[in-house]
Amino acid sequence: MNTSVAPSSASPETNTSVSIAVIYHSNYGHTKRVAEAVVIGAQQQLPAEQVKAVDIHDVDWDFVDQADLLIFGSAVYMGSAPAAFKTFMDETSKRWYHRKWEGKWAAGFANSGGLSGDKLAVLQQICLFAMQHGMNWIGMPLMPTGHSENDLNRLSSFLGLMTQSMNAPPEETPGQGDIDTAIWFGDHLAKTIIKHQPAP
Ligand SMILES: Cc1cc2nc3c(=O)[nH]c(=O)nc-3n(C[C@H](O)[C@H](O)[C@H](O)COP(=O)(O)O)c2cc1C
Repeated sequence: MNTSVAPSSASPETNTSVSIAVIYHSNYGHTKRVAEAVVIGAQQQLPAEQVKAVDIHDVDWDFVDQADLLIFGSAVYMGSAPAAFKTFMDETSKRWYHRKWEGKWAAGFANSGGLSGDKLAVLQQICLFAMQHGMNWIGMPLMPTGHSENDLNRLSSFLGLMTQSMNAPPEETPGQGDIDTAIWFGDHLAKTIIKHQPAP
């Protein structure tokens, strides 16, 4: 099964300086693949250099601090974000105290092995983190097209993006429907912040 993420042929025509950081945690590569799909979706609306995937183990803080939208993604470990993701959250404490991210846009995604797998708990954890920072949350408005592997939003998640991976390499799983949903989500988030950017 080939579920590789194909680059979009669409070239962004929007003349805007807004930028997006997709900050993810992934030990085994599945959540990373979802993050890359979200980036591809956002790059359908914005020049490539304005959208970056950021590994939480190697954070480009300058890029993150200037970005208009922070999209946080994590795997699920025993019903919550892994300790490394929580370490990243704690590392933002000075930014939280000084309200450095207040007014930025935020969104989230969670990947795990179970169909539910308690991904909602991680999305809620990420959303609450963004609310603590005073950010503005953007959800996932896409109605499910169905519940098979190739459907969009097949897990019926609305707080953010949910994807599910099997015990197989990240090139094979999550399946095509989840990857297409991640591309859709990135595209939607970019369109949303472009639409709502302040007048010059
Ligand atoms: C310690 C541990 C705990 C996990 N807990 C859950 C869980 O609560 N729910 C679930 O659906 N999957 C759980 N999983 C499966 C991971 O979420 C899944 O393997 C995911 O794809 C890992 O993402 P990554 O490949 O980006 O690291 C767990 C995996 C590990 C190693």
